Amino acid sequence: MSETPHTGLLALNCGSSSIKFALFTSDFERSFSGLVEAIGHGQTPRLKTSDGETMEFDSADQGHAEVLPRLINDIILPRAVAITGVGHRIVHGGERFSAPVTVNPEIRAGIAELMPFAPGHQPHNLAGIDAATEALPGVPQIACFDTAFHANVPVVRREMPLPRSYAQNGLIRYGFHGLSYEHVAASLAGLGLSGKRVIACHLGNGCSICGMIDGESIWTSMGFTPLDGLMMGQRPGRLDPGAVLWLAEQHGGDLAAVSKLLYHHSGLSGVSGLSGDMRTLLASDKPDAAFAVEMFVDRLVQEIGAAAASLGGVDAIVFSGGIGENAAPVRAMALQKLEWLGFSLDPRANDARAQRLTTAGSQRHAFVVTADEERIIAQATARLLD
Ligand SMILES: Nc1ncnc2c1ncn2[C@@H]1O[C@H](COP(=O)(O)OP(=O)(O)O)[C@@H](O)[C@H]1O
Ligand SMILES: CC(=O)OP(=O)(O)O
Ligand SMILES: [Mg+2]
Repeated sequence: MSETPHTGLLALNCGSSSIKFALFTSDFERSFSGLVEAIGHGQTPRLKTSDGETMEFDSADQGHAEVLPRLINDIILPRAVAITGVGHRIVHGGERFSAPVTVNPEIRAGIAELMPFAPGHQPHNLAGIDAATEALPGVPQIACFDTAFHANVPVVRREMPLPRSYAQNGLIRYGFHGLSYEHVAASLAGLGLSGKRVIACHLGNGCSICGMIDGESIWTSMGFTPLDGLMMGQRPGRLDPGAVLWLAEQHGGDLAAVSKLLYHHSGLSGVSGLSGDMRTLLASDKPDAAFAVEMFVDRLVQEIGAAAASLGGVDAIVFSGGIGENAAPVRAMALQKLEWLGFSLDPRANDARAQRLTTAGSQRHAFVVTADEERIIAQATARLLD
């Protein structure tokens, strides 16, 4: 454990299978941070902190709601004094929330109402609010929404080809991973990409793509729920809606069973029959593991094509998230398939995880930006506390 207690803001990022957390000083220095990964999906959650502590939680059945109080009380609070605000990633903001807000019981209820539209995330986000409220009574809790970044996507892309009355009732494409994309957008000037057409690929356990012009979202691969778009760790991504209807019939109308299949047993995990974890698949010599990775890359390249068409061309690609930052073979396979779009892979830069992955002579460039949803959450929290 580090010697000095840390003051300031706490950011909690509860994802589908992980909890990322960070304490920030008032000038947004990350003073202590960490990650609990492998939550749910029958695994034993593991903690890693920035000061080198590692820990396994007790048993395989520990979900976010069980992990969070222990994480806050035993790991974070002993390192912290005077936390002035806690910021939370909330995956679904629906039509109501398009900017960060301070949580009160009525706002909490509004967030809870959106549970059916992100059942693999929203309960974990609420568990974060509840655990932090309990551990830090009286400290403001700020909700920051993944959907907010996409609020200005053109309406012709926000709506779906259904009778428009459905859109009026909220059945639109919201898009997610917005806090990560906001951080990518803030990094573009440093990469010389101000004003450019950028395809940002957030490849974590959940995966999506955002097409941006000058840092504004104008297209995204996720839709009404975080099931759409790319193939993910446990989710299939884009599917023929007829397949979903057929599955519902096959399960005798048991929609909970179909939901479980689509949110927890599909994607890399379902296809490989081995794991939803890209590290495990890349290390495996099983043919089904290689097949799942091949399908992941194929889907990625298809959606990049859709993003490029929506942007009217592309100037750069940015990779982020656990896979985007670390899975060099996945980036290499994708960029090789995108040579026709003007991306010329530099294999050494890619293997070394350099910031730029393409050769000096490449017509267009690809970059890695480390995801930092926590920083965006801390900055929004500070703004609301002011
Ligand atoms: N060194 C690595 N090589 C390949 N994949 C990795 C590596 N490190 C992390 N990943 C993958 O990143 C994914 C998790 O991404 P992350 O962004 O941490 O998830 P979350 O969406 O839960 O925040 C997993 O598939 C994991 O296997
Ligand atoms: C929206 C989403 O898929 O989030 P995560 O990457 O945390 O699963
Ligand atoms: Mg993520």
